[in-house]
Amino acid sequence: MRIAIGTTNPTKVSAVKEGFEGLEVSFHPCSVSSGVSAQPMSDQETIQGAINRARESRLQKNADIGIGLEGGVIETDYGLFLCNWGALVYHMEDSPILAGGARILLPEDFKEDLRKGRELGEIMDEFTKKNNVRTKEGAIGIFTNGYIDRTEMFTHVTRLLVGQYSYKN
Ligand SMILES: O=P(O)(O)OP(=O)(O)OP(=O)(O)OC[C@H]1O[C@@H](n2cnc3c(O)ncnc32)[C@H](O)[C@@H]1O
Ligand SMILES: [Mg+2]
Repeated sequence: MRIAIGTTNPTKVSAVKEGFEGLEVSFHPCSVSSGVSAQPMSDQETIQGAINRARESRLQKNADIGIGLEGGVIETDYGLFLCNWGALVYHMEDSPILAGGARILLPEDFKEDLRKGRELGEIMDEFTKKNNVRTKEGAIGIFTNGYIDRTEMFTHVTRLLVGQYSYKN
């Protein structure tokens, strides 16, 4: 089976490869548009981004399955949460399979920067004085002190997608 991945971010690509471990598949990462803002600010928008990535990558790569992974943030009464969503699309099935990832609180003062239109990736680099946190441990890796990094979190999301696909087929 051909698996298209709607990103070239190495963290997400590794996560998808790990998520499909043990299955006979080939992987085809490609850069696609998420079709939503660069920094999604709700579950709704983040889910839509994941679905768009999955659909577009499947078409672009003429694959059996398309996987889309998207990161966002949501404002709640308890603070600003990091949110993560995944979508799996396949032929003969209109509605995508969805799965959510882990959520943790982000520093409150990130809100103002995000409202100004800055992306979390950029804010994280400034906050940590590192380069490309988003393609490495991610915000989740930084704020859990490496206990759970972005690859592990998205691997879990991918396993949830693959497991649901397996249940249905
Ligand atoms: O190349 P793509 O696939 O777009 O990968 P990305 O890192 O930009 O990831 P998303 O578009 O899914 O994430 C939306 C925004 O949130 C940022 N983001 C999300 N989760 C993050 C994390 O764990 N660490 C750092 N930045 C994160 C990311 O950099 C973007 O600015
Ligand atoms: Mg992005």
